[in-house]
Amino acid sequence: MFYIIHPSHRAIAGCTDYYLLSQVGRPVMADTSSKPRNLGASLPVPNVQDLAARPACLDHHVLHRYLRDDDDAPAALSPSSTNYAAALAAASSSVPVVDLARLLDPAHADDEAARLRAACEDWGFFHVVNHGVPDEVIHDVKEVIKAFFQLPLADRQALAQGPAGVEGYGQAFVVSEDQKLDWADMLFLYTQPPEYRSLNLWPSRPATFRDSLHRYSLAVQRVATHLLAAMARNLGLLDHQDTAAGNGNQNQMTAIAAAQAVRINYYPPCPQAHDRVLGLSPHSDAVGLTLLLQVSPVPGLQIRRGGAWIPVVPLPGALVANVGDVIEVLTNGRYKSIEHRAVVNATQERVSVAAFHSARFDAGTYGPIQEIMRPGEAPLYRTIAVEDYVKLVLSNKLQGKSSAIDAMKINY
Ligand SMILES: O=C(O)CCC(=O)C(=O)O
Ligand SMILES: [Fe+2]
Repeated sequence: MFYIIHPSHRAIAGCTDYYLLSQVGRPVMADTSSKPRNLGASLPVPNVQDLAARPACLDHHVLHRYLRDDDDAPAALSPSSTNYAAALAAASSSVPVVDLARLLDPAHADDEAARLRAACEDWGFFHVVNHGVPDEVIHDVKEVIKAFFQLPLADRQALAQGPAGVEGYGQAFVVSEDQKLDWADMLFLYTQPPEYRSLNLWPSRPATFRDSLHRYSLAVQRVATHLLAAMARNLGLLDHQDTAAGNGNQNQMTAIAAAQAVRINYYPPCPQAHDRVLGLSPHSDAVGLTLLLQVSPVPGLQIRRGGAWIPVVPLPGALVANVGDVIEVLTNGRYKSIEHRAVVNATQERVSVAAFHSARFDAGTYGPIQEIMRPGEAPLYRTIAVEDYVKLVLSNKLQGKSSAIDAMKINY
């Protein structure tokens, strides 16, 4: 789940714009900044880590807001369920693996590019191994994230999302009292380009948090750039001689590595009802390319495939990549943005870090890339300014929709 809308908390806290918060569903763009702002309101919800730590408070009344209907509950995948056979069949061919070192090595690049193409066309999800993010960068970012979630609640709450925003510590959009809640908290931060950062919402404890996240963010952005350049070559947008980092050679695919936000998801264990709550509701990512780091080896990510939910079991040392809605639009549907969700564990917490890549908010348009369209091929999606796409995503979120891509589809 990703919101590319930048909530300018300072402006909102300053109250000049506060009255606009009541206009839920009417996002307003800042005219003085290249960063879009989200002025839609999300309802306050309890801190889940805190709830989970105080089981005595978890009476039915509280838990009720998290309990899913049978069709949506993770238990729908239990061995006795009818979905189970379909899930097993779908999982039997497992999530593909792409080796970035091979992709960058001229001796193996063509083979690996073919694997990447198949992964994008058939799965929309793949593991990335040999991604080049140094071990110590991954180790450090994991450590500071674990340390952040061990801070007392009040210290974490000091970075709370403003009443109207998604950046900071809190939860995804909650638009109605009836909406089922996710069994998770998150810390959502803009990371690239550096001028998009709201450093006041970046933890200052542990003391190395900011530096570790900065180094991780840069290294992961490099992975995104390489993968997008390889996708661009597969689509015929770049020559094979062009180095993956693109020798300055930008195109609509590589441009979607320019902006990055991270969503750090914390899923507490739920011994009371782990098979009836969801850590993260089904959604597709509204961005270009997502790269996910699983901080602990506890599995939880599931993707919808063949009508069933199948698990993506973490591969040690790998990142999980997924095609977002924007890539589906740019490729006119050749690469699919797949719905996914996160389930929670009965006894163990789970932490993940999703790095979402997209174009700069003030840059160009999103729409099917002209150069890849075959003669006579009809565009399946509209072309709109990146800024308008951001508004569209926001207004869809405020209507409680899990994805904005339907609003981009052209109905012939
Ligand atoms: O925690 C996970 O595995 C999934 C996270 C995710 O899908 C997201 O943050 O958009
Ligand atoms: Fe996601």
